[in-house]
Amino acid sequence: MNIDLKKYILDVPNFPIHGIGFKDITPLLNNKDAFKTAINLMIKDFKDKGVTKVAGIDSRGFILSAPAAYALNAGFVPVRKKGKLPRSTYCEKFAYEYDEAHLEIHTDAFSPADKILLIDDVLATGGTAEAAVKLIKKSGAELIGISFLLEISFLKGIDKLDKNLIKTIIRY
Ligand SMILES: O=P(O)(O)OC[C@H]1O[C@H](OP(=O)(O)OP(=O)(O)O)[C@H](O)[C@@H]1O
Ligand SMILES: Nc1ncnc2[nH]cnc12
Repeated sequence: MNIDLKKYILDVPNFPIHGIGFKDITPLLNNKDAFKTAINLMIKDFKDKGVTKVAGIDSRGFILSAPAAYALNAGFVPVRKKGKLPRSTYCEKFAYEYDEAHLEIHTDAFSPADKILLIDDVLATGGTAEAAVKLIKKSGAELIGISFLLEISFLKGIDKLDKNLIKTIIRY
C-alpha cells in the first residue's frame, strides 16, 4: 500500500512548552492503513535478523513496539520511566528535548543471547534513545537495530547513536 504517512502527522506549536514544535502521531494511529503501513515499514529491515526481543520506550514507543514484537514473533520488553517496574532494575538518567527523566528495565529482561530491536516513535535530541541503548548494553544483550517512526533532523539525535543501527521512516 502506497501511503503518504506525513499526511497523518500534525505539527502542534508550543506543546508541551513554549518553543517546541510537537509532532502529533495520533492521526496516524487513528487510521488503520497508516498504522499498519508504519509498523510494516519499521520492521521491514529486521525480519531476517533473528530478533528475539523488541524493546519499546515508555509510553508512545509502546504503541508501535508491541505490534512490532508480535509481527516479528519476538518477546516484548518495556523500557519504562522510573518507578513503574516492580522488581530489580537498571536505571539511566537522561535529558531530552523538553524535560529530563530516568528510564529503567528489569535486570532480568534480557539475556546475553538476546538480539534486540529497540523501537520508539520520535528521535529528537536522542537523549531518550541513548539512555535506552545504555540499559540494553548493561544487560549484555546484542542490540541489532533501532527503529523510529520519525526523526526531527535538526536536533541531531543521530549523533548520540550508532548510525549503522538506525532505521527511520519519516524525516523532518
Ligand atoms: O530524542 P529525545 O529528545 O530524547 O525525545 C524523544 C522522546 O520524547 C518523547 O517521549 P516523552 O518523554 O515525551 O514521553 P511519551 O512517549 O510518554 O509521550 C518521544 O516519545 C521519545 O521517547
Ligand atoms: N518535537 C517533538 N514532538 C513529539 N515528540 C517529541 N519528543 C521529543 N521531541 C518531540
